[in-house]
Amino acid sequence: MKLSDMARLVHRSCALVKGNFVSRSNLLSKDTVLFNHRTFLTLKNFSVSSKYHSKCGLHCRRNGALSAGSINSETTYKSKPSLLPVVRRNSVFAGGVSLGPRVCLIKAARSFHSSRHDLAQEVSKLRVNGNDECVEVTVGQQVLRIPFVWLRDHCRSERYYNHATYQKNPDAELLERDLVPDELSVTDGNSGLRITWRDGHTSEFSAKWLQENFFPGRAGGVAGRRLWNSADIQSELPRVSHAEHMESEAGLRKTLSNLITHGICLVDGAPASLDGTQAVVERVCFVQRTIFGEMWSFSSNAARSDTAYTGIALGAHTDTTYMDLPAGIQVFQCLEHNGSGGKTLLVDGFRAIEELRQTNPEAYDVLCRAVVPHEYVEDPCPHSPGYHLHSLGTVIQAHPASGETIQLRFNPYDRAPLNTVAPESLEQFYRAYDQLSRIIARKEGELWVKLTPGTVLLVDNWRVMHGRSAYDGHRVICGCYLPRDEWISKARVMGLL
Ligand SMILES: C[N+](C)(C)CCCC[C@H](N)C(=O)O
Ligand SMILES: O=C(O)CCC(=O)C(=O)O
Repeated sequence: MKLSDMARLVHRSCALVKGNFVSRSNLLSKDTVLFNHRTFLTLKNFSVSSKYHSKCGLHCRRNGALSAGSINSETTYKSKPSLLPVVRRNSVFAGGVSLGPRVCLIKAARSFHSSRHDLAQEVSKLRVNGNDECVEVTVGQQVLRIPFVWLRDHCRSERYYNHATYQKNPDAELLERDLVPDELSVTDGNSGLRITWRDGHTSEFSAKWLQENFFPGRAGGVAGRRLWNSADIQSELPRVSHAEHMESEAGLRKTLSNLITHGICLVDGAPASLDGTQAVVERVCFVQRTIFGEMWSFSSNAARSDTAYTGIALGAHTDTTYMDLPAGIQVFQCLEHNGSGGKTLLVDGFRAIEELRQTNPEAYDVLCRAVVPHEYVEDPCPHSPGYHLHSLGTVIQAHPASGETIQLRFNPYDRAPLNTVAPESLEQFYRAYDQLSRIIARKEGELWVKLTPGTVLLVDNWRVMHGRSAYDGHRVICGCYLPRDEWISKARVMGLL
């Protein structure tokens, strides 16, 4: 069946079914019923002859037999107009229905055919479950079971939300309210949901908004990420010209997209200076001040209490792991080098995490849970008032709802005494850390670049690790950190996340 035929059919289809399940008898007493996954199983158990589909389905009487198929927008349902169900007319058609206890409303979405909206963003079905606690909204392929308390808490009407400031007007009585809707309906050509509550208040939500904001929501950037080994990226490094980056929105967008997709971006043709580097990064956001100041430069002069200020090689790591919120982006430009070595190493930490998750899920879990302290200790000296920073964080941070990787905190140089893992779990922790370290150290993951004056390198310090080979000669690297919240905010404002 074509979508337009399906639309006519669906337009006329609905049913009110009592009880949590559509029982065999009341199912058979209906001419037509739209049903959910559980009902489908019921059907199957009753071995109704039908075209079985594991998703939401349409079920109709057909020459005395029952048939079933998906009403999913992608499905081409093989049926003929003559097989259209005889639709049972009842109050549901009027647009809304009063819900009593243990009454299950199953209402068809209308006008599949007339939609100019993206089908994937339509509320294609609404269903209220038996215990009256949640509404089931199907958006494209996704079924969201949204508790009424959440919907009421997220009501965007003027009463509960200030659209001028984008802030909530908190509802202190939320839990005292009768959180059962009187009426539910689909609005605006299936793109939204309207709830009229028992106290008369009305809330409206667009399907798109529900999809983006209800559990698990979006961790952000995940869809656009491309995990890499060096071979995937070395022939065509993510880059943008200084002129594009500085002068056009499109250029800046490209810089940020590269950071979201690959976790790195080179800006070519920049002035080989601290100020020139600052101008590049300030297109993105303000510089993050840390114990190293705002814009900094370093060489092998042992000015600070860190191996970075030597010519020694450094394995892949992320920076500022000793801060509760590690720096968001690491920026480097090589201003001078008249010696050998000193190549920059880059490793995609999210690719390493993904590899660990797949090959050793137990180790992955351990590193998501075990809190690993990091620290930066520096005695007072002419360059420093003295510092002792100390942080508690996990090596891997995953999104609490979706499980998507959000952050890698990995710096074996800056680990503080491990007093956060119980003695009996130590062996398991060390094994897991070792597994990840070995994946990170694999040659195929290592991207080596020799930075030269005029190229600014931006690295997502929550994802991509950096390091360097040992060097000699005079080498000056300048750069800064950019705060995580602000660069991500810029990407959101530009519509990239
Ligand atoms: C970049 N800059 C040379 C200023 C500081 C380097 C600090 C390196 C330190 N181990 C850390 O992880 O933060
Ligand atoms: O010297 C370099 O190229 C990198 C130094 C480094 O790893 C750091 O500053 O964290």
